Amino acid sequence: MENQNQSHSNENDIKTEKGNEQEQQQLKISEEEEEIGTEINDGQVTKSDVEFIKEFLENKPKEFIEFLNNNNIPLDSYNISSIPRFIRIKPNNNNNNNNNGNELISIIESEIKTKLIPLNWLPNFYKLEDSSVNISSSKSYKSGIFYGMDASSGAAILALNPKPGDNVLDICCAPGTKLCMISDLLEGNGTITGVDISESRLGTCKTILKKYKIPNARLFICDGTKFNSLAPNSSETIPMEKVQAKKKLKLNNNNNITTTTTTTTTTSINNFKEKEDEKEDEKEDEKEDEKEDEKDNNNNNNNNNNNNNNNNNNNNNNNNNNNNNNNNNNNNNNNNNNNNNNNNNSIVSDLVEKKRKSKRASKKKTFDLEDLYFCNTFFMRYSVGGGLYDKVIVDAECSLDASIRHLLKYSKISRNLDLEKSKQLINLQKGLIENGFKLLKPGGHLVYSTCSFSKDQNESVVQYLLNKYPDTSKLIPSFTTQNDIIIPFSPGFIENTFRFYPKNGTSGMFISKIEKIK
Ligand SMILES: C[S@@+](CC[C@H](N)C(=O)[O-])C[C@H]1O[C@@H](n2cnc3c(N)ncnc32)[C@H](O)[C@@H]1O
Repeated sequence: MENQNQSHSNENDIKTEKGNEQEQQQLKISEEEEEIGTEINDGQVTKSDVEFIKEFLENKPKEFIEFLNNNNIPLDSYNISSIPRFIRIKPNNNNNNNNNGNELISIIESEIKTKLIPLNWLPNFYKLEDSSVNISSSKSYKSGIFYGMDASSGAAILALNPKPGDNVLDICCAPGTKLCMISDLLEGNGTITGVDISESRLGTCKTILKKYKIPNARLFICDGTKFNSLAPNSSETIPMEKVQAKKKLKLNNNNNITTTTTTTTTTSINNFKEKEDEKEDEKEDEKEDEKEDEKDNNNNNNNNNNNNNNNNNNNNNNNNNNNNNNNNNNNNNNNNNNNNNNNNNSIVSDLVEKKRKSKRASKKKTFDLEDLYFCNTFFMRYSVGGGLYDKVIVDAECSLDASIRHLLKYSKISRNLDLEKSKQLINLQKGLIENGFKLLKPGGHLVYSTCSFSKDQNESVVQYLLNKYPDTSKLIPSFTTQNDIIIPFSPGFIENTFRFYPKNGTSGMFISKIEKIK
């Protein structure tokens, strides 16, 4: 099985955009990351994938069966005859109601050499008739017209229902597929704030943001249980060409920042050292300070000159009145002027120093726990303070047992299934959902999703939040069903929670939606 896994990971090599070499280096995703970030892979289903999954499901490993039993997950949840694969066409390219839309679909079909079957319950999503085709070499894929995304992930965003003008917070955002869909639904009006703890996964997210030209988005590298920047204020936005909002962080030791326990992530976050940027910032600060000093000095000199001029005038008058006293007066006046100038200078430099100190302190404060990693387009560097978020999605780190693509690399997810790891995950998930809820506006909606079927990581986490905030939180339906449109979900273990099972034709997913009562 190990060998098979090896071959899967080779076949699923990341095929992200080809930027310049430096960029690529930065975005290179480790094997660990690649395993999780399958949505940005081509997603091509190979013959060996099909064979592997068939064999896996026929002879489920013992610990997997135990996990399913412990979590009341029906054994038939994974009954599949093929591995489904979907794409999403970005809506501005996809006007399905007219000929141009149909024309585009035909073009894509001919490029990727399979038929696209539209999903009537999920706009802009298509199932690939043949899952084994390659999509990443097609022209339309390369130019960002469509991307691979599982329908169950799309369902989470359908539940979130972002609307133009919303400020959306995406906690656990990397590699960024959901973020991409959120952006489309905002139609360029509104903002997205993505938070993730993994720098390398955020690197992929950054590529996606760039490729799909996602506007008004910022990415923070931060522990989502601690993140506390408010939504950006639209009045803080400035034109794109003026923005230089890019922050590259460095780890100062070999900590594994993707570790998911709350305690270790916190330590890891505190271990980020902004070496290069710190230096750059200091230089920038110094330059700014110098400029300000220069300005202040000029002002002082002007004031002093004015004083001197006035004094000279007075002296001239005195000259006219009493020549004998002139020299004395002159001397006294000059002394007084010098004293005044010295006093003025020291007051000014105290003020300048105070201003500098508070400026530095405020920067430090902003970056104690979180760092703006990348900012696409409009936000001012370090801008904070617009208010709570209209919509929050917490697509939490989980044991990944529901996802077919992750089952393909079973040997790597099997380590998530033991009790100790589960406990760590559950603690993390509780921290993530609670923090997301704190950052949500009254009247706003939070979607909590995972690609696990574990009750402890799903319904129990949601119940934890409901119990902790009984007066302000309530579960509401994730989907509004329309007449003849059937969304392929099954009910979860508590009312208004939903599960997408592979047996119903998508990858596995848990979805719930919570309203913050006003
Ligand atoms: C299921 S993936 C998210 C997928 C993503 N929403 C998407 O649609 O592309 C879970 C993410 O949680 C991140 N993560 C793990 N622990 C975290 C923490 N404490 N704070 C923030 N993100 C965390 C992982 O790095 C990973 O990127």
